[in-house]
Amino acid sequence: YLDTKKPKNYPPGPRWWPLIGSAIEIMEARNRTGYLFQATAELADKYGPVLGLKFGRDKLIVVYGPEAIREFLSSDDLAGRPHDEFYRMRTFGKRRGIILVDQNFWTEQRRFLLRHLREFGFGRKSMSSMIEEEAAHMVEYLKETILHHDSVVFSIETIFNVPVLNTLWKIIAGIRYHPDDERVKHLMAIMSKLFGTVDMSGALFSRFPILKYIAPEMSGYNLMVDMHAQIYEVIGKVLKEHKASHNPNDPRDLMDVYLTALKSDNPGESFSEQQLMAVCLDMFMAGSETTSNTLTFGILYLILNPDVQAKARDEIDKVIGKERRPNLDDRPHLPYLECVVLETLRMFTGRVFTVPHRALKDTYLNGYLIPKDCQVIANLHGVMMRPESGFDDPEAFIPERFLKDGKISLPDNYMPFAMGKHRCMGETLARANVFLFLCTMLQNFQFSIVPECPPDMQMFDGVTPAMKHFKARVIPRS
Ligand code: HEM
Repeated sequence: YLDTKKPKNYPPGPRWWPLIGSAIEIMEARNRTGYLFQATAELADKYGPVLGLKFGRDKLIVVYGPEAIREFLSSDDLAGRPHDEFYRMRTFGKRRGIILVDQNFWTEQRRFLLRHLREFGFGRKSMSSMIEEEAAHMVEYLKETILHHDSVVFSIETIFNVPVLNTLWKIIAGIRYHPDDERVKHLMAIMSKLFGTVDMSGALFSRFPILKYIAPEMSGYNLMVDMHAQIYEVIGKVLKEHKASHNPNDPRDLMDVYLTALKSDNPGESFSEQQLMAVCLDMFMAGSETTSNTLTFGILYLILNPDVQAKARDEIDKVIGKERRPNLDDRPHLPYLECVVLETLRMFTGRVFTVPHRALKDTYLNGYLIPKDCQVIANLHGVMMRPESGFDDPEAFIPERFLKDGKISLPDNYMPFAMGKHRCMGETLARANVFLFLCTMLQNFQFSIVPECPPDMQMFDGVTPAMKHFKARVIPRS
């Protein structure tokens, strides 16, 4: 605990103090810039692209800049996942006891999931119709709310939550919720609160375990326990129903396929009911907030850039018209809208960092020693949003930047879903969701700023820095 001595050739970074490690300089930079991702960018300017930090008892490396990030994400030695308190609880919850997810387990689970997700939703046809349906429900819901008015002001930061969650839950467990379902709204609210309390460097109670006992509320520990208890209750109930009605010859969703694998003669070492619940939880945490926040950002940039909104709408009117539902086959014919999606993902602050990785053994990155079990995260924001990123005028929303001679072309530094062994598993679904929801919204509504309440560009810092309250006027198109 009191060892503040850096290992030889550990990456440079702020001075380590007893107990608190590098916290002082980090906090100063965070207070100055407002966000952890900006603080680490500032410190990387000072110390270099591989930043050596220490919090409490844990060492943490932040990687910054395209070359170092590419080296990091391609490294097998750095492809572990953390097994500190925060991530262990994330996986199995307090009530279930703590079981570590072995690295080999994740490889097997990931392979299985990617293969079977395709059958229930990542295959283009089924994915398209499922999202189309959800987007149509959303249009209906908004139109009902607007009925008898010319327009209505909506709080945009929450309207996509339930429809996006539905696309995910349908694939996993065949469930969908009504947008006003109090239970799911409550669940999403707890998750947002939790994501605002912890950040990608982990929870405070992981770094300083004593906080679990002396400050369970402030450190986010109570929220964490509460959220896991509630999500596991929901998943546990659905699992019980699936087990009771399971027919291996008629799989309805991912949960059914997983149960079939579990009952097979040789399911693989990593398969268990607990692991299935963990997988559902991971999908919920990784897929719902990120996608709905991206859509919120999309609407934000469309109201801040009415010319972009008009251009995308014109393209939709020309290609699809106002009657037919958009589907994923329209994508190649709507290159401008596709560029709006790509630009939204580039500027989306919710994925400023990767999920933390862990060094599986002592290894080297950019010539520096990364000791075994050290956590490593990449600051993806810098790769796409800083002046040295290679994107012209990176702070401006310019969808055309991806169009070259009418064709979409992505620069090497474009990596909103990261790269390598842990590249996002939900990229296909996320991109399809953002595309079809935006397309359907623009086909049916016009969005504009509410002058008395313009968007506050400040965000909540946290795991996925998200917009503060943000309203838009929604006008149905005749
Ligand atoms: C716009 C939405 C999304 C963005 C920007 C995003 C971005 C990311 C990023 C940056 C990572 C970290 C990769 C790393 O640590 O190296 C990641 C991992 C992951 N994402 Fe997404 N994601 C999104 C939506 C989704 C969805 C919809 C799902 C679920 C189907 C999902 C499931 C996952 C999983 C399971 C991982 C961990 C992969 C692994 O460790 O092997 N994500 N995502």
